[in-house]
Amino acid sequence: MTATDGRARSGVIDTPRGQIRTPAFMPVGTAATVKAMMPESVAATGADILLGNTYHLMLRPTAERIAALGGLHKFMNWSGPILTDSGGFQVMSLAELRKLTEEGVTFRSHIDGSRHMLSPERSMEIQTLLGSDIVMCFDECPALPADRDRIAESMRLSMRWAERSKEAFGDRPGHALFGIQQGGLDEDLRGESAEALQAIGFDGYAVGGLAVGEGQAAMFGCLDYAPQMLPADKPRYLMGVGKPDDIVGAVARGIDMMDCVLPSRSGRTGQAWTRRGQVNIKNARHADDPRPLDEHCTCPACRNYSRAYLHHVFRSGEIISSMLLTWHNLHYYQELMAGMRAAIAQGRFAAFEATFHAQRAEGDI
Ligand SMILES: Nc1ccc2nc(N)nc(O)c2c1
Ligand SMILES: [Zn+2]
Repeated sequence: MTATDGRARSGVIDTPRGQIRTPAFMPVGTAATVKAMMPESVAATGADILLGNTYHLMLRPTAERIAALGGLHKFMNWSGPILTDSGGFQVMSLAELRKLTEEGVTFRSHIDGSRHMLSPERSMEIQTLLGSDIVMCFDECPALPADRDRIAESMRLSMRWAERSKEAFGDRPGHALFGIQQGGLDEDLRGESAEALQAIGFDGYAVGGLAVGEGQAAMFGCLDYAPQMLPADKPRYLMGVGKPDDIVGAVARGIDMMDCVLPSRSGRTGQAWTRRGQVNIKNARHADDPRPLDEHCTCPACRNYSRAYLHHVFRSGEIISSMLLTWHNLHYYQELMAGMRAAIAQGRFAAFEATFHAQRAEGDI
């Protein structure tokens, strides 16, 4: 940890494959690619680490095939750190015919209907085969809204699975295992989960079970207490977040790492995120606009192309449209993280946050 400012923290996570500057945003590389981006372009946006998914890679091309080819870093030509999610969350949101027991989850692939199983032990095996630098415990993330008993039962199952994940992970120097706090929006259950995870002991701690439809106010309400229940001297990772204002609010509440498909996914649908707000480039009013998306942005899309051009290539369904908007969005997200890291280091995070909100116009700009 290099600096704190209020509850916000800045720091560096050292890994054998490079440093991660925090607060950090991780682009999502679900199927061994950050969609529409070359790895060198992802690096050029300033990303230090990216995220991969156990669920997708175990189905296709399989973890065994990636291991036989030298591991995920070599396979996807990304030499920096990779964090992999453990699969439980994706099974619940993507797979069919799921059956959940104490042992784990059996399910059918959403790709070809083939039968598969995930358990703490199998998830650890897959993430080890992939060569992941930061491994996530195998957990269950209950869909909200859910009653307290269901959330308590699910959290306690996840804590038993955290124990089994740690056991199966073993002692692997240079590799980290992160525990995942559950407990929905219930402060007591979140506290019970935090205590259970600390008793087991992890290299980092994630706040799971959020960004599942609860809305920003409820999420921030939980973040007003949940991160502080986790060890202050370890990385705190908020999973699946989020929009730029979610990210700023989460960093203000003590979060160090985040990941979200939003910048890449919305880039492919023509949705640009800028310091002044959102631009839907498909909107007809951009058809003759010679200005860049954001005149202050230094990304290739803003340096070399007009809104009129971006509008045209989106309207014509040209592949370059996804490339340019994804690059811009990931670049903007990294600029936001770099701005927060500098503001925290200089003790001016509150001013940064105020300026961030003052600059943003509502609606389409
Ligand atoms: N919103 C999210 C996103 C990803 C998650 N992954 C895991 N393993 N657990 C959760 O609770 C998640 C929540
Ligand atoms: Zn740009």
